[in-house]
Amino acid sequence: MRLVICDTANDVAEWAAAYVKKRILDFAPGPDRYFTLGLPTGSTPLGMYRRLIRYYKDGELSFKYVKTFNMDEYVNLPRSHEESYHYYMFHNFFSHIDIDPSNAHLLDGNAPDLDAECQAFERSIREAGGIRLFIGGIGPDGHIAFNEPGSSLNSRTRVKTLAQETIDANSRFFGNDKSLVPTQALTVGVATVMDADTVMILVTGMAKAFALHKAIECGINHMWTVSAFQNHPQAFFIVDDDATAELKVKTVKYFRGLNAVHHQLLE
Ligand SMILES: N[C@@H]1[C@@H](O)[C@H](O)[C@@H](COP(=O)(O)O)O[C@@H]1O
Repeated sequence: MRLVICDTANDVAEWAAAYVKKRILDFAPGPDRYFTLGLPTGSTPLGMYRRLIRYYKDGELSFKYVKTFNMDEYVNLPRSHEESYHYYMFHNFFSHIDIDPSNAHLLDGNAPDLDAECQAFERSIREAGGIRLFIGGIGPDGHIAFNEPGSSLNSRTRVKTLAQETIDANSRFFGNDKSLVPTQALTVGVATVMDADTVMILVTGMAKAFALHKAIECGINHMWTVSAFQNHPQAFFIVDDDATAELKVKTVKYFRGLNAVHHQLLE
């Protein structure tokens, strides 16, 4: 595992976007060779999306031959709802870049058969040749996508009922009215993300500090599903200084000392 410690949330966004750009450019995608990217929503990745849009607008990066797969979506929230992850992705990213919308895969939380929808999503990831780079965020309870505490670490895409902590955390997007937050979501499983060649998890702010400690300094545990990535051969956590508040000084010193090595990954 790599832990890249940046000073600020803005530096996390810059680092993550530079890494995505490098991976896509190094891959040299084309009509017979699509780069596959797993994507998150939430407030954490917004800066990264803004930077990627800037790369596109400056002619430094194209998404023409990129296929994306989003991690999750609420159940029973219309696509046009401003808090649906469909809306988020088109509003904050896809509408501003040259991706073909048919290559932007999102789970449909309004599908008549939700189980079939989840199976079809797994199938389309397989048909695309798997995911090269899966980017994720975490909840304060250490969930990845919507894999709430207690989710199987071997889980695949499925319907999940949200934990109260997630409903509380996400109510800020629904006018602080918890009753308006959907209670279920479709989510990729922990194993779906584990299958990706590289996993990059963005963690910013003090509210995620305890989850980061559980993720990297304690054992693998299904109550903190992001800890599963200790077993991934190429997992990165890109974090800001605030997110390290619950880590041991020794851990922080060691990984800060590796920053120059990590920087080479962007060159
Ligand atoms: N399902 C999403 C997660 O995929 C995301 O990582 C998390 C954190 O969001 P934020 O970045 O806004 O803290 O929110 C939701 O629960």
